[in-house]
Amino acid sequence: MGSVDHCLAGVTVGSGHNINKTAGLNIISSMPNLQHTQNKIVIGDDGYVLEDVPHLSDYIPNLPTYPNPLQDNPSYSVVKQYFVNVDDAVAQKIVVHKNSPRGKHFRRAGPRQKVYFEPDDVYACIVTCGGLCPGLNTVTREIVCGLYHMYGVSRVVGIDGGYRGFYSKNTIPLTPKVVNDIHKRGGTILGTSRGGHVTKKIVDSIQDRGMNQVYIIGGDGTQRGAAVIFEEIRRRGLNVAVAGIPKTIDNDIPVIDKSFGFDSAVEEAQRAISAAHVEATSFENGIGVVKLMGRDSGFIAMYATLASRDVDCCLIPESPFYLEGHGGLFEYIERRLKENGHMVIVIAEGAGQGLVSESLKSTDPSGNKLLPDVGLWISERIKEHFLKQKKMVINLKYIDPTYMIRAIPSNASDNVYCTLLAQSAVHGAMAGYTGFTVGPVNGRHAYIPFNRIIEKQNKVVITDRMWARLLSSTNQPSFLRTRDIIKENKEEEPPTQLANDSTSTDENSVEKQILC
Ligand SMILES: Nc1ncnc2c1ncn2[C@@H]1O[C@H](COP(=O)(O)OP(=O)(O)OP(=O)(O)O)[C@@H](O)[C@H]1O
Ligand SMILES: O=P(O)(O)OC[C@H]1O[C@](O)(CO)[C@@H](O)[C@@H]1O
Ligand SMILES: [Mg+2]
Repeated sequence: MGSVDHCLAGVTVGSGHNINKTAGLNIISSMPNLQHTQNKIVIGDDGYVLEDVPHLSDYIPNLPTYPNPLQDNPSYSVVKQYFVNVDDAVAQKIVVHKNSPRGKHFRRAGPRQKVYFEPDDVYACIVTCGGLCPGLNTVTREIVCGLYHMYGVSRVVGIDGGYRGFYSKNTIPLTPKVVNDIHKRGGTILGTSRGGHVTKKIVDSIQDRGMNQVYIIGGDGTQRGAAVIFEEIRRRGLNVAVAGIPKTIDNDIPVIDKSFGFDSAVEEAQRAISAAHVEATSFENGIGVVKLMGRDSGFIAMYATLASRDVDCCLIPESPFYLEGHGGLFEYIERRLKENGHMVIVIAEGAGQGLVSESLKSTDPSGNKLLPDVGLWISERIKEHFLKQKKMVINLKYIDPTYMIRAIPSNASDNVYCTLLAQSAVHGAMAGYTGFTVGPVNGRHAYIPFNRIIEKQNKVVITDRMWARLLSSTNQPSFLRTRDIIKENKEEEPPTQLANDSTSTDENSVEKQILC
């Protein structure tokens, strides 16, 4: 197979579709949906597709290149094949069938032999946006240290308080010394915020300050903001690399295996579940209710439940439930109390919103819907049903640890993960890639175009095996009434991933809709 590196001659990026044949590959550039986003798609043999990321040389001609300083770095120069091959790509789909097409791929992350920035010319900035998440400081630390120790870049600053800090605050100087200990702290030393994304002001600030590498750490909203910043930078023809690092405690970013901080949060959630279990087992008909984060995706609740084994019922936004009648929650609670004398319920903050009559009908400054407290609501409904209507003794304790699980420092494995993410982002920007989000796809770090990250949210697929594992672990009802199940479309391919199928990015997963 021929080279699929960004520097292939003859790639035309523009409106409509342009197909060029180079070394047996079709390179298609398209801008189908988004007004400005131009997708770089390379098609090879046997159904091979590379969804490539933009490169500075796509819109700035004759950019000089330099040997990667890592080749003289004593720690790295001994590594065989340290530099990523120009052809290396990461497959999105790893479970394949005989004769099935090779499918979609992303450019593999990692250091390249040539870089597009002289270390002395680099002026990098880092911004953290959206809600908190364990590991934010670790990523910040490792971008600073990666730039400094691997590439000899010493001009790095932090943007104070999220996107609005670009145009309303002074920058925060960052050196390896300044960031040395920050990974041991929760939160973000740079500050964060919601709202305040004014593209023109942000890019003016980047341009006026002469910044040429922008590292943007944040969730789906942040990555949308990063995509807009990248488009404006490209429109102005600036030699500025924009790298996104996905952050979300909800694990709702698609394509990547998992977001950083998620494991730490699940681990911390165990403490709340254990407390709920202790309370529940110590009183007659004790019920412990724990509310966990997860606005639209129930991953934290699902994994915390699976990890704990103390949970009798897990309620998530993707799986509608009902309270009264046959197969409903009240019936299940009564049965469980009779069997065990206690029970623990975990509920994600976005679960059952259709049942909660009170609606706040307001949004946060980023436009995210504000949700009424479903934990409180369900606790009241359970008490009303059993204490008042059934005159049954119950002792319900409601625990809301939502902010506690995201304010902690990252655990050991998240720290390693954050380090790899940061280094992958640094390698990509130094190599001149831009307009990308970095993340692991089937265990290998890859550069993923923004449009793939922002086009949809990652959700628990309740017809996948992971949710089935949960149901069989808790023994809770599925809350699916026969009439609610839409028959599976036989023509659609079944899900192909097994172990991590619920977090999978498998586009062929059959996401069956449940009628309510
Ligand atoms: N469509 C968009 N275009 C430009 N900027 C956006 C867009 N959506 C969100 N942003 C900006 O991104 C920042 C973070 O967004 P948001 O508050 O939704 O958090 P997030 O990045 O999704 O993280 P999380 O949901 O995990 O807390 C905000 O400053 C917001 O203004
Ligand atoms: O109260 P805040 O800071 O807006 O954040 C709450 C939201 O942030 C998240 O943790 C996502 O980062 C959601 O789970 C939650 O709904
Ligand atoms: Mg978000």
